[in-house]
Amino acid sequence: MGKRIIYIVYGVSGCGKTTVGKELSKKLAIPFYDADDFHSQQNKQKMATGMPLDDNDRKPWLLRLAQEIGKWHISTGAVLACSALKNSYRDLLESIDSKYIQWIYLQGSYDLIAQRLQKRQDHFFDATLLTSQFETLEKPFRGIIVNIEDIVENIIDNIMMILDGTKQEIGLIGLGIMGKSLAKNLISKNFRVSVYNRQVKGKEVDVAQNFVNDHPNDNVLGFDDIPLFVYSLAKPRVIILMVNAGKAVDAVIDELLPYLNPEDCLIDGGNSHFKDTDRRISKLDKLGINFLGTGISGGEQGALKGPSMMPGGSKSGYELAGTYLESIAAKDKFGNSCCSFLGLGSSGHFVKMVHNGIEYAEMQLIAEIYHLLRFYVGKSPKEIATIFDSWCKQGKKSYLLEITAKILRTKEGNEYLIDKILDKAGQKGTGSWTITAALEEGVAISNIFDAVAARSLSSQKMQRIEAAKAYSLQDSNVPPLNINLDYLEKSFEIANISNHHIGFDLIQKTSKSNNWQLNLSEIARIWTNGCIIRSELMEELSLLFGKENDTEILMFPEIIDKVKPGISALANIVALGLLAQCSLPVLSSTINYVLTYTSKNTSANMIQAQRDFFGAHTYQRIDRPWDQYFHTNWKE
Ligand SMILES: NC(=O)C1=CN([C@@H]2O[C@H](COP(=O)(O)OP(=O)(O)OC[C@H]3O[C@@H](n4cnc5c(N)ncnc54)[C@H](OP(=O)(O)O)[C@@H]3O)[C@@H](O)[C@H]2O)C=CC1
Ligand SMILES: O=C(CO)[C@H](O)[C@H](O)COP(=O)(O)O
Repeated sequence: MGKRIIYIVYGVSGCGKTTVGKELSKKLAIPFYDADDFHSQQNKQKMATGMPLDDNDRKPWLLRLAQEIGKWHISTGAVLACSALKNSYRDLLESIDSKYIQWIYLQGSYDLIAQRLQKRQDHFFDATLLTSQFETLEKPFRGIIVNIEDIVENIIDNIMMILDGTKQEIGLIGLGIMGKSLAKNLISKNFRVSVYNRQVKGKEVDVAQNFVNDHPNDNVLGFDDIPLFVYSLAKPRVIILMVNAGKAVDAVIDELLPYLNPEDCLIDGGNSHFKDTDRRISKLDKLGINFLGTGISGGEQGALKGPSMMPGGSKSGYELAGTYLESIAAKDKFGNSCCSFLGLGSSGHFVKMVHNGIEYAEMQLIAEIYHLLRFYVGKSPKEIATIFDSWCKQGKKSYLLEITAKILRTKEGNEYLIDKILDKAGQKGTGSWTITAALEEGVAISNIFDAVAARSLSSQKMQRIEAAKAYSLQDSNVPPLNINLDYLEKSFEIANISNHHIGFDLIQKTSKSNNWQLNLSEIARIWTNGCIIRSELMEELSLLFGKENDTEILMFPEIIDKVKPGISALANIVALGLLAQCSLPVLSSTINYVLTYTSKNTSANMIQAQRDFFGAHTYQRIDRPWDQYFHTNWKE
């Protein structure tokens, strides 16, 4: 069961605690209690005779109220009207975590209250006690202070307005790996945060409350109840969804909708498919609710210390929520946030999807180079780690290369941990979505395709064991390869450049098709820190795109200078590796891509001839204008 807020309306007798408290409880849809109803009979009689209560009379009464507050806190929440004139009384009432108590002091002058008391009928309190009440009243007042000179309706409006200002600034749903880290990150930036996690009986119980218990000194409230979670947030509300992509996102949105208002802003921070994001935007747009499809990269640690964030969708939503996102994101080397509004529609999630496509290909590239060095060249994991570290020092630093070196040095006892890990790679879909999107856009996505295919083939472990037996290629007596490590380093560099070239090409072309007007330099910049594909290359790309947004990466003169001298080195490595029966999906894909991309004349004339032969699809001619099409009556 989650914990609820207790609103204590306090002040001297006659200030309007009961009236205001009752109205407030109606507004908040929670029960109202009058502290006077919890007095013992003895106390009531004493007051009725005009005798003031002393602290001995009050203590058991306050302790009883404290007990009730504890119960209301874990059930319905409550509004309590109670004089609570002294700080010691207030301390006694704070029997629960003080961040769950909202004190509301009703402030009025002696004359005003005396006037009101004189008009009162059938109340056991004697107006002559007012003086003693004012003498007892202690400062400092806790919580919010509200002037009572106005009519009750306006007092309530005023309280609601102030409460909104003191409510939590941002909500987060889903305290899984990413959600927990993002919530901690928000708290560390001193934002007032509400967190929600569903209860799954016997499995996921009190997740939000446990999170709050782990942060006793922070301004965070925990909920397992959607209406109360939403209610805890200041309007217009900003809510981050960190739940699994797919049905869970729709389910959470549907649960939230009855409690949201126009102008509220939902941020989907998961790896949602961009087409789902488009669908959600159009659904929420009709209700005036802002939606930001926001790619977040950096894994658990990134989310905690500063991820790269790729928001897209509602511009007015970003105006509301951007401050929070920019504050928790990583910083680039100039101290600027690695988060900026990318564009309309699903552009944020699209860019994150391509980020992951690039991530897949870079991971596969590094993995296959490791595999070549380890099993075909004969290097130890430690030696390979040293090679990767040296590449990092020579301008090819990337997060994935750095962590691979660390992985290679990790031992379990005397043995390398990498040797214990089964060679079956998982995937959640963003790689294959990138391929589909590229094919729909007509972008040659070969290296990312081969990286995804490598994961798919890897998952067929039993089949591969059978096939290895049938073909026994790796059993043949091949001596260790003598490869040139400088060539290998160059091959890594070219494959990485080509990988980014293809990814950014896909972003650029899709941006044009959707009129997103994406700024490639800014995308590269927010990828320079916090995300999984951060690298020195990314820094360079941000600068290059800054000069020219429309140029393809392989056509920047600075990139040509790097790639051109290394093409034969890449061909050499791929040829040697393949001859030694080592599969090199991304490296081979790269050499084919680069050779085709840089060929003035390709074999495609034959494809056109074949198409025209069997299907009269027509072809263009090199000796005629290219807007003319021809057909030949080929002879079978
Ligand atoms: N892990 C990573 O490195 C990264 C993940 N992402 C993306 O972030 C999103 C979250 O990932 P991650 O934190 O790893 O996932 P987890 O599985 O660790 O957490 C998922 C969260 O969603 C909640 N949830 C699931 N289904 C529902 C539902 N129907 N209603 C309400 N809540 C639900 C879970 O609640 P419960 O605890 O009750 O199950 C849990 O709090 C995914 O889209 C993922 O692809 C993005 C970048 C990096
Ligand atoms: O988005 C990410 C990093 O940027 C996640 O780590 C992603 O979920 C990894 O994808 P997969 O499980 O398919 O390898």
